[in-house]
Amino acid sequence: MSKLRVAVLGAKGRIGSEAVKAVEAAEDMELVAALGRGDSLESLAEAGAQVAVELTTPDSVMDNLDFCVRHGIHAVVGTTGWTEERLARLTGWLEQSPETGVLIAPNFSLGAVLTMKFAQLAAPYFESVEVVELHHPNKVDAPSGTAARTAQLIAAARAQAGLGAQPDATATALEGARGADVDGVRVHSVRLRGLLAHQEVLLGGEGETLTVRHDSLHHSSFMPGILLGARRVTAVPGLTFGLEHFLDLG
Ligand SMILES: NC(=O)C1=CN([C@@H]2O[C@H](COP(=O)(O)OP(=O)(O)OC[C@H]3O[C@@H](n4cnc5c(N)ncnc54)[C@H](OP(=O)(O)O)[C@@H]3O)[C@@H](O)[C@H]2O)C=CC1
Ligand SMILES: O=C(O)C1=N[C@H](C(=O)O)C[C@H](O)C1
Repeated sequence: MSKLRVAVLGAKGRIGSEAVKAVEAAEDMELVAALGRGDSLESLAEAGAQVAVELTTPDSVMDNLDFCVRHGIHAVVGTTGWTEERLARLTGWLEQSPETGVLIAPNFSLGAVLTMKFAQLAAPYFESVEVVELHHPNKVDAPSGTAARTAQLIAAARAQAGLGAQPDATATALEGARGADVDGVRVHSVRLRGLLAHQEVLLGGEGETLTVRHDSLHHSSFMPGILLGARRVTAVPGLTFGLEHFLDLG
């Protein structure tokens, strides 16, 4: 059987360099291109890439995806910075290339995907919920894409259950003390040397709290999700947001 022809964009970065090794080690894949900033995207087409693994930066991801979709190259995207406007633009491009698939995964690690699922499940049963994400200090964005997505899922689950605004009597606060407001859910970002990628979802009700915590201790935690995404995305045209759609989570 022929191998899946995979390219990595952002190949010299923290996660991209790990993805290069993972693709090289996968028996059913061939690494056909490994691009850094400034490298020509034309080499993707010349190398016959079927799937591009996009692990660059929020300022580069849209141009890269524009190129991939126009050339019918499927994409597995871990890069953050997704807004409604960006998603709408990408969806428009995909409509012009109806056989191409793009997976955007806010987090490729199984534990993080499950954290989001557990938070969504628990959200209707607790009056209060806040998200704390903790990352290495070289991370360029805050809050993390995972935390933003987690908060959106929690907010949707609360709304569906008919829950109103959370209790919070804060009358005065230093700016930032209560974190960012993502759809009515507070998100707090910690940047600390020694950490990689961690998240806690704190839920509180009368007389009890529930904490869901996930820790990515090494970039290897993201690799099974990236490889799974690359294997599956070629058969799923259009935009898929979230690795959970490629997993059988019940
Ligand atoms: N979804 C997930 O599970 C995960 C997502 N991420 C996300 O992935 C992204 C990258 O993270 P990280 O590896 O830590 O960041 P790094 O800064 O270490 O890596 C990004 C790399 O992309 C390169 N780059 C920038 N623009 C381009 C371009 N146009 N073409 C090719 N390469 C380019 C950068 O080059 P230069 O240094 O010259 O700018 C850099 O080498 C972030 O958005 C992060 O949040 C990270 C881990 C897991
Ligand atoms: O930059 C990182 O490191 C990570 N970025 C992603 C995010 O913003 O959620 C995924 C993971 O948290 C690691």
